[in-house]
Amino acid sequence: MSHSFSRLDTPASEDAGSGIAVRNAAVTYRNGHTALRNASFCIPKGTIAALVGVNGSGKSTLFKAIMGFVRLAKGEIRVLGMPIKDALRRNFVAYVPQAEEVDWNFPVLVEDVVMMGRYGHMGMMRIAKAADHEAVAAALARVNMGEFRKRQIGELSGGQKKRVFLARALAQDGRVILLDEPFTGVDVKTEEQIIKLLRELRDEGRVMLVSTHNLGSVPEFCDRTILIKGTVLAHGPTADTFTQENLEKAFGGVLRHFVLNRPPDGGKAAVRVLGDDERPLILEGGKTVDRRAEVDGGDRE
Ligand SMILES: Nc1ncnc2c1ncn2[C@@H]1O[C@H](COP(=O)(O)OP(=O)(O)OP(=O)(O)O)[C@@H](O)[C@H]1O
Repeated sequence: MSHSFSRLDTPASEDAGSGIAVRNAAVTYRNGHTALRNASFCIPKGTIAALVGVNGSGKSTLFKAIMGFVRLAKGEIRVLGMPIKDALRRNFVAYVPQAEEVDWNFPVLVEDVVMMGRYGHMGMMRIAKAADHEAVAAALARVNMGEFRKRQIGELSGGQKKRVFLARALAQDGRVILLDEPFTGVDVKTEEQIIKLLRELRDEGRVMLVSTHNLGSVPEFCDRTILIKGTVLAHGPTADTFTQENLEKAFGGVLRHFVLNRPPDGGKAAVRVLGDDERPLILEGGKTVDRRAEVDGGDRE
């Protein structure tokens, strides 16, 4: 089948191994506000990368720039070794939106939402062929939403809606998938299903860029991390980037900050928990150790 999720072909180019490459990018909105300046990072293919930063740090702006919705004032973004315009034209970039961006009152069936992912593969008249219907069914099955295909999207739970939009990205056969807050309002079981799916997609050679406030889950499933605050503060393998020092730079006083096991002599604590939401992250000696923390009994700094 043409839409199969087998290993991906590689566009011929000198930097074809690159998934997303951003060089000195700047975005200035029409009101004159520069939301992103001098931003540079690159992620290879077959990667799950976290995009982490406080509210207003420029995560959505970066997504919009990769989607071609906002123009770069400076710099360059390349996707799969090609200019973004070419990657978008070839339907290589898929987007899974935040729930708030979608008008859920719009009467549309689950299967129609997923079929939208096929539009770029259809002709002008948007007439779905057998292969398009097969791609929609396969994508829905992959996120365990097949039985909901005739339901109105507005009737689904938050986690189910997320899975439908993931299915749309799968039906599109996006090689670069941007996920805006995929775990907000999602229960732990669905979060685990989504993470499992993202890992499979990574193993197929796709690139996922995931904006998230769930710091606790980042070391668990993201190979790379990009910390942003108006610019890229740090980027690279999560083990090197997701350090206490970098997180404090990115979040300042915004994080809840716990110190556990404070030594009796009042010296530096061995374990700290940082989080800007309900999920804990534990760092030991400035490095991540495990996400599941026993925060009970910890002193609040
Ligand atoms: N259309 C716009 N016009 C002008 N300024 C904007 C526009 N959209 C966003 N901004 C500003 O750009 C900055 C970055 O916003 P952006 O939406 O990229 O942040 P974010 O990191 O996605 O935040 P959040 O975590 O809240 O989603 C903010 O200061 C915001 O106010």
